[in-house]
Amino acid sequence: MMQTTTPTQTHLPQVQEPRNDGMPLDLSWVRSVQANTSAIERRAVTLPGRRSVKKDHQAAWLCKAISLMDLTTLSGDDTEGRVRRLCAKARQPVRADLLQTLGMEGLTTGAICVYHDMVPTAVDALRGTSIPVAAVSTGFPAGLSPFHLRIAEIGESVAAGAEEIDIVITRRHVLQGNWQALYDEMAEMRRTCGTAHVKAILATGELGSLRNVARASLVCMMAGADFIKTSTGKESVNATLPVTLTMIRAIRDYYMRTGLRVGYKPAGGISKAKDALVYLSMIKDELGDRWLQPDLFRFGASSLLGDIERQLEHHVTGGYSAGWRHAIG
Ligand SMILES: O=C[C@H](O)COP(=O)(O)O
Repeated sequence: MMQTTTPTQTHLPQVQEPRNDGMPLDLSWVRSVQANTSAIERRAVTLPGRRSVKKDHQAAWLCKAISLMDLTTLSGDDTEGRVRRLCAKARQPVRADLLQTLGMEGLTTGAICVYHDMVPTAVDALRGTSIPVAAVSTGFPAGLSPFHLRIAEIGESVAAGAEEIDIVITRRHVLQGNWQALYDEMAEMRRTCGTAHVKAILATGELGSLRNVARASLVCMMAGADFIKTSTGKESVNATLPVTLTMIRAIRDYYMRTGLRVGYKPAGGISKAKDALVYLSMIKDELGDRWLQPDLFRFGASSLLGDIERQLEHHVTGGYSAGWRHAIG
């Protein structure tokens, strides 16, 4: 159960974390991984009722959620103007007077997430801040362009200033149980990222079973993923609580066996403040406070910030504002 302590916000990990450099593919470990779907689904159903934070504590956790957010725009009609507005929102995600009342001046989002061709615009708009730019590369969202082009796209995103790269895996490798191919693809992408951190998007809604989700999570971590991420936001089913339980338990198992912490990013369809609190509570329960830092947890969300801002305004003023007053995020 989430404690009612006030979380802190920082872009820096509280301890220096060794990066996950991965390990050789251990096929016997991968094939031994199972997922008890009915038990996971039963547990997931109970989670929303377990949230206990109220009032000031709830406001503090919502500010925490903002600090852990990859504020995202991934639309075919993205323009430089839209990306610049989003970056302004990342710099100041909530109205200044509200932040002042909450004692949260200086709060920013965890990152901005854009398509490759918007990286230079976002880097320019975020100059002078410590907010990193994340690029979705590798033929997002299907990830089916020729492999050398996907690798080249990573290189270009890094050269343009992206500090984080969200790659998409080839779902076919998972559906066919071709773990070696998935490992090799992921390892090559990680190498190409260099010092940029890599988030592996599993597109869980297309993987067929929670067992596949668990095995794919493990293989990506073995190949050096810094984060595993649920979805592109473009699948018909995106982030869910059962998928989250499955992936964060894979992260825990990997940590127990290797001592290496891998981050988690639920993405797609998370648009309500109350849902964000459920995710944070789950991470606290299953992985502990260390995973509630921006180097180990992010929400991928294009519309969550607007609802959080409304809830914070209600907390401070006692009234809800109209949705149009929070048009971005
Ligand atoms: O990676 C982030 C997702 O694309 C965002 O999805 P969303 O638009 O459903 O929030």
